[in-house]
Parts: sequence; structure tokens; C-alpha cells
Amino acid sequence: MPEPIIFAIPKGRILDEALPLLARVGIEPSAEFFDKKSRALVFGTNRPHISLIRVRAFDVATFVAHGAAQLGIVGSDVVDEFDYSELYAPVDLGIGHCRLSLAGPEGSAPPGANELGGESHIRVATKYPATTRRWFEAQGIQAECIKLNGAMEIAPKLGLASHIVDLVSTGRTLVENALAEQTIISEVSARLIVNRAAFKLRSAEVPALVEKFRQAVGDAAA
Ligand SMILES: Nc1ncnc2c1ncn2[C@@H]1O[C@H](COP(=O)(O)OP(=O)(O)OP(=O)(O)O)[C@@H](O)[C@H]1O
Ligand SMILES: O=P(O)(O)OC[C@H]1O[C@H](OP(=O)(O)OP(=O)(O)O)[C@H](O)[C@@H]1O
Repeated sequence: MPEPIIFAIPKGRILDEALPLLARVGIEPSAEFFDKKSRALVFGTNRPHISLIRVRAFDVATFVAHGAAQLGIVGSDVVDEFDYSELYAPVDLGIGHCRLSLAGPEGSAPPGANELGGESHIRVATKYPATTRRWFEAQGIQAECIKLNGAMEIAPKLGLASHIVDLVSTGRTLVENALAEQTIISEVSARLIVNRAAFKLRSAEVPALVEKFRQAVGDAAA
């Protein structure tokens, strides 16, 4: 019996869009997956050699990068933040669309916009410190990042940071917290991610699955 293929999926908001996609590639989770009372974390599927793990979005990348899971689905925001060399992200799944943006108090100028008076050092609250630091460095601005795991939008009002870098979809959360989007740092969508070693070592199974996802996304777009 070969070792099962472990497929990591995020339990957050991508999940609802990811399940129909999995169904299109022929992977259906067992009934236990949908049982809200179940505390199980590993689930069988209709495919005897494929199991699912349902973990937090950032942890999907960690499981796959370390080879504990062979494949996964995660936002490009997470792929960019970790920049793991063992991760290969071959398919844009066309789901989970949003953007990663810099935002500041309504009416304020973006940092560095004023060459003479602009700050060369700012404090930014974000769940994405690596991406944020990288982006500000490219602008010639030194950013001190304060890592938060959610509710970034309250940080400027309470003086924790002058700006935030966070995901924006409708923009409602920003507006309701008196913030304005100042710059889009990246457009985000969910990616199929694969462990590079597993892609080579399990060449009878993993590349074929990647191809199925590519086809399923192509069919949906056609
Ligand atoms: N407002 C949004 N609109 C569309 N996609 C989003 C939005 N917010 C997040 N996403 C996408 O969904 C992914 C998971 O986000 P979600 O907010 O569900 O999880 P989370 O609450 O950040 O996860 P965790 O529980 O691990 O902290 C993000 O990495 C991003 O790719
Ligand atoms: O532009 P909008 O449509 O308002 O969406 C943006 C919000 O969605 C995400 O948070 P989420 O709801 O996932 O909660 P979280 O803060 O717990 O991550 C993100 O972190 C923003 O707060």
C-alpha cells in the first residue's frame, strides 16, 4: 500500500469555494468532514489514497513546505509571505479573490508621498510582516511591523501603528473603521501548492493531480 497523499485545505473563507473545485477534480471528503460536532482533523475521501487535513491558512503552507502534506490550497498572500523554497505554486485556482493593501486614516497622505515632510520610518500593523517590510524597502521606507493576527483595522485609532497592511475585498471593514485604501500591494487569489520533493518523488500521482486542477480551472474559465 503506498503512503496516502495528504492534501491540506484552509478552514477559513477559501474552503467554501475550494470544495466545488475539489469535486471537479474528483475528490469528495467523507461525511465526517461535514459533521460540525466532529473534532477530527484528518479526513478520508472517496479516493482511497487521498486524505484531507483542514488547518489554518498559514499552516497549509507550513505543512506543504515541510512535506508533511504533499499538496494544498492557500491564498497567494500566504505563499508570498513565507517565500518557502520547497513550495511550488503551479496553478492559480481563480478563487479567493481579494487584494493586499496599505491603508491609513481617512484623509491622510500615503507614507513617503511628501518628499520633504514624508516619514522615512513608519509603524505598520499587519499579519504580513515579511511582505510589508519587503514592499516598504523597495519604496526606500523603513517599516517597523507590528504583527497582529486579525482586527488590524483598530490599530491606527488606538495609536498602535499609523498604517495597516491587510486584505481588502469590498472595502467595508476599512470604511467602517475610518480608514482609506492608499496603495494596492498585490492582487490575491488562491493557489494550488505542491511540495517540490513530492512532485518529483511521487511522480505517478502528484503531477497527474496538478494537471487535473489545471484542467478544472481551465474548464471553469472557458
Ligand atoms: N475579505 C476577503 N475576501 C476574499 N478573500 C479573503 C478575504 N480575506 C481573506 N481572504 C483569503 O482567504 C484566506 C484565509 O482568510 P480567512 O480570513 O478565512 O482566514 P483567517 O481568519 O485569516 O485564518 P486564521 O483563522 O488562520 O487566522 C486569506 O489568506 C486570503 O487568501
Ligand atoms: O474589504 P472587506 O470585504 O471588508 O474584507 C476585509 C476583511 O476581511 C478579512 O478579515 P476576516 O473577515 O477574514 O477576519 P479576520 O480579521 O479575523 O482575519 C481581512 O482581514 C479584512 O479585515
